Amino acid sequence: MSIVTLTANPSLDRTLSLPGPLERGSVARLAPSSTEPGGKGVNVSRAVAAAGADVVSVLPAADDDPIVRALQQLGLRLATAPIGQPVRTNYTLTEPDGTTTKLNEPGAPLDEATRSALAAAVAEHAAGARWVALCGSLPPGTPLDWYADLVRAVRPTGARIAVDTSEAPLLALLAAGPDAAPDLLKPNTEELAQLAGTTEAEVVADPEAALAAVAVLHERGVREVLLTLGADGALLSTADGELFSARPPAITVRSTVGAGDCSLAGYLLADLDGGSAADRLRSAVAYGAASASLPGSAVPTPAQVDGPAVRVTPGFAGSAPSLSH
Ligand SMILES: O=P(O)(O)OC[C@@]1(O)O[C@H](CO)[C@@H](O)[C@@H]1O
Repeated sequence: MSIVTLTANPSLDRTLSLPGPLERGSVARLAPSSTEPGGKGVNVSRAVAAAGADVVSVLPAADDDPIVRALQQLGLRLATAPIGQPVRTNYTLTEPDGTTTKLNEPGAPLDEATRSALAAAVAEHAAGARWVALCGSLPPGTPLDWYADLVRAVRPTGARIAVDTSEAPLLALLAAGPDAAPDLLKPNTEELAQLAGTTEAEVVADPEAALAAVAVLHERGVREVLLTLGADGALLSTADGELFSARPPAITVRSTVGAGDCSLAGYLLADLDGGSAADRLRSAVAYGAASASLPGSAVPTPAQVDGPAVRVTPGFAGSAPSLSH
C-alpha cells in the first residue's frame, strides 16, 4: 500500500556553510553550497521512496519549476497543481560548531482553484493508500483550517492521516473538533508547547507537563502522538494507552534540517511493515538520527539507518529521556 504526502508550501532548500561563526554585518566567504528539493512532505516522500516504498507527492508547482525537475530526477511520483510563481527558496546557515539557522520564505499564495486541485489530488490518491501525510506550513492567505477540511475530505477514503504542522494551522486543526483529528500528530517540543499554551522550556523541563499536553491531544481525538525530542529521541503515545520512549544512538550531528520529517517517514515505513508501536517508534528515532548525521536536508537510505542501536523503553518518566537537549 502506498503513502501520499501533501506539501502545501514546498521549498528549494539552499544550505549555506559558513567558514566560522556568523558575524552580522560582515562578508562571509562560503564553502560551495547545495540546493535540495524540500518542504516537509517532500522530505517524507524522499525518505519513503529511498526505502523503496510506494509514495505519491502532492504539491503546488509549475511543471517547469526546478523543484519538479529535481523530484522527477529522483524518480518520485508527483501530482502537481500549477502555480504562477516559482516555489520559494529556504536557506539554512550552518556554522562549524553545528549551529543551524533556518530562513524560510513565506511561499507562493494558493488561490482557491489551486487549493481545490490539490485537495482533489490528495483524495484521489488517498483511495487505496495506507497513509496520507499533511505536512508543513500553509502559504500566505491559506485558510488556517484547511488541514481540518482535508482531514474530513480524506477520512471517507479509509486512509490513515498524519499531520505535521506548527503555529496557527496546528492550533486551528486541534480546535476543529474530533472529526478533524488526525490518526497521527508529530509535534516537536516547541509545537507541543504551542498546543498546551505554555513555553517550550516548561515542556522540556517537566515531563509531567509534556505528558499532560499529550493527553489533551488524545482527548481531542488524536489517536497517536509522536513527540520528537531532538537529541533525546522521541516518545510515542497511543490512544490505547501504550507509551514508549526511545533514545537514539550516539551520532555526530551535521544538520538537523529534515530530521523530524525523516522520523515521520520512519514511523510510516514501520507501519507499512506491520510494526508494533515500539517498532514504529524505533524506526522513527533511527530515521531521525540518520538524517541528523547527514549534511543539509539529505535523507537517509535504509542502509544508513541503525534501528537496533535505538533503545526503546516502555513509559516515559523514570527510565525515559530527560527531555533536556
Ligand atoms: O516553512 P515550513 O513549511 O514550516 O518548513 C519548511 C522547511 O523548513 O521544512 C523542512 C524541514 O523540516 C525543510 O525542507 C523546509 O525548508
